[in-house]
Amino acid sequence: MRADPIVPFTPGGRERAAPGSCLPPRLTFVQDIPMPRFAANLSTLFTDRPLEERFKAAAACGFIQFPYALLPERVGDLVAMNGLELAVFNAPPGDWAAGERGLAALPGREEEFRDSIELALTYTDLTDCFRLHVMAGVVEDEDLWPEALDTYTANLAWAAERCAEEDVKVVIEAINTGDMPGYFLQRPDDAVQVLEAVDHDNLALLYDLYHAQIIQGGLTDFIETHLENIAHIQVAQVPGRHEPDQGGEINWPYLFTLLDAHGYSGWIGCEYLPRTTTEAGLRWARDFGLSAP
Ligand SMILES: O=C(O)C(=O)[C@H](O)CO
Ligand SMILES: [Mg+2]
Repeated sequence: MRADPIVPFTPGGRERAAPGSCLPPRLTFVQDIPMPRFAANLSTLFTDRPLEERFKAAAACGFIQFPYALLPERVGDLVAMNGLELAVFNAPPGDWAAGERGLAALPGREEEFRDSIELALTYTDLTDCFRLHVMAGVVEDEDLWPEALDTYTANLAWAAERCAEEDVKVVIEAINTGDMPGYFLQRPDDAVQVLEAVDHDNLALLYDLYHAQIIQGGLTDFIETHLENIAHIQVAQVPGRHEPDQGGEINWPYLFTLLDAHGYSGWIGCEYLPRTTTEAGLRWARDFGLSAP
């Protein structure tokens, strides 16, 4: 990763936590495992700039939700020009303005779902991105859930297979229904069941600690039980979905050290809503030895 001075999340040079400083007693500290790698979500951070300019602002932090406002070639150029690595983005979610939040669990939309994956793959190809979040969709009527579940698992099986051909891992994320009413995949434990039902090694979890804390809790147990199936992590403090700092109920030093101690080597996506400006809010990063401005 490059060490651009304006880059807030450069992991180089950070101090290791003292052995045992905030580790749970049952863990052994291992010196050689990498510290978490942080990635910036360009849909929630640097939003005072147009999308194209956020790439530069976040250089070397790569993470973006929906790049579809730009052509795939342009996204590829912006990623390359700014020396970024794109950690993950979402497949097209359907008609977002009309309230849609993904297509995968929507019966009757299978053809559109497959087209959306093909479109997403043109972006992953031109940006060298290897993870794609496939959103389930909103299914308000509980009577429709059995059919939605069948559709969801069949669509995910197809997507996992198709994306495997392009070396792109499909991830699914449980999202709390306070933030996204009616969202079909609500609890991390449900996501694990879906993973087991689909049973494809190209399907993994995106574990969003903000949603998980709100809807299920038990962050430590979940991480310790399911880390091998977690391909991406996202963070924001509860309540408020703000910076992962000390202003809320999640203990970040503990969790980051826990992930580190278990050898998590994936990205941690900073998907939060800055309390003021992105730059001012990056003070939290200094607490983790990162070069925040
Ligand atoms: O809402 C979230 O937490 C997400 O990560 C989705 O990808 C986009 O809304
Ligand atoms: Mg998320």
